[in-house]
Amino acid sequence: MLQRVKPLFSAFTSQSYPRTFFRSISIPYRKMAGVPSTYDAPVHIAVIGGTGIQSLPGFTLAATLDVDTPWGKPSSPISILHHPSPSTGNNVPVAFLSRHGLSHELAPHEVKNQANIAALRHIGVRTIIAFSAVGSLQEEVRPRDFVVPDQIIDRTKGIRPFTYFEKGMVGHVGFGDPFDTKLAEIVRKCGHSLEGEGVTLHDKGTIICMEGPQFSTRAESNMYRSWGGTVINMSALPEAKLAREAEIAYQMICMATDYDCWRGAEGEDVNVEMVMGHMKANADNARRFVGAVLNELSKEEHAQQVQGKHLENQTRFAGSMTKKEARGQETEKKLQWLFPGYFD
Ligand SMILES: CSC[C@H]1O[C@H](OP(=O)(O)O)[C@H](O)[C@@H]1O
Ligand SMILES: Nc1ncnc2[nH]cnc12
Repeated sequence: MLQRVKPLFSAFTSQSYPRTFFRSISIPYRKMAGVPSTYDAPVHIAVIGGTGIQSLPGFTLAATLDVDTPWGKPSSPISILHHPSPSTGNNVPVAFLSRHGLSHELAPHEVKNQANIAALRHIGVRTIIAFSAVGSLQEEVRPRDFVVPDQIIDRTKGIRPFTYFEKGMVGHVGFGDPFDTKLAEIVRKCGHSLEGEGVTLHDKGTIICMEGPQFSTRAESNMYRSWGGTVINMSALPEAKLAREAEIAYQMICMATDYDCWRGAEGEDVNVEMVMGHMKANADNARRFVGAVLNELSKEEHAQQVQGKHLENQTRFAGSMTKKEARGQETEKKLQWLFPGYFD
């Protein structure tokens, strides 16, 4: 069923994005004449690009949405890209959002996680593929290898807003498996299909999500290894937690860019040049990986999964603990925007 998106935005959408936006950055999309600032159908799939992936080239740009949410504006405008489904030939809309902003101006602790996830849910997104540049904590995960992680250890410091349930609305969602297990299977299958073409994939792994923005000390890096950490980044949380609260199936694809600093004399410690160098050198593989996942997700057989049917209503129950009369009204209003009808 098609749904007009524009009226939904009206309460929180400011003016359309300035035309100069496209001149200030080089987005290699095939542009449609006069890129619209609204999109008239729900968009179920999103890609969040991280370090080194500020755009997804090769797709047709169908719209650029400047969404405003009760948690503020997202890290970047949301590009709606048309992805031609290889099975049906129909265009499947995919939302793309740049985690650190269009010019990498947001540090990990400044990323607009609440607004990002809220804006994506608001336009219909129920499946997110999130990309991240990570340090490797294990010898066998070499720079440029991909990892589809299945666990996260939280080493953020509580300074990032990490929940939609606060200030008079209490909610607790399960997070035992921080990634969506079915989505993970699809992503792994796609990654393996590219193996031998320059892609090496590790099927599992524990992400240590640290606060940053400074990299770890050697003692910390060794401690994370002793904890069983596979890779380290600064972005998995609270992104994954908020996606879970928002009933969005979420899977991160990690690309190793360095060996952090645990190898000591055996190797150079991580630095930004190293991260960006590997990211740039392997960007084609990263994009091919994402493209393969989008091809697969566009298939009719995954429609229920992509629309997050298995997650529907989880948060309605998880977030209904606080009695109506005791609720913080401001939070209640925000949550009603995010989950229309859930907390009436
Ligand atoms: C530039 S190195 C540290 C930076 O890279 C990763 O970013 P992202 O996860 O968005 O790809 C890491 O999490 C840090 O934010
Ligand atoms: N060594 C590292 N530590 C944290 N985040 C990273 N992103 C890429 N490499 C990293």
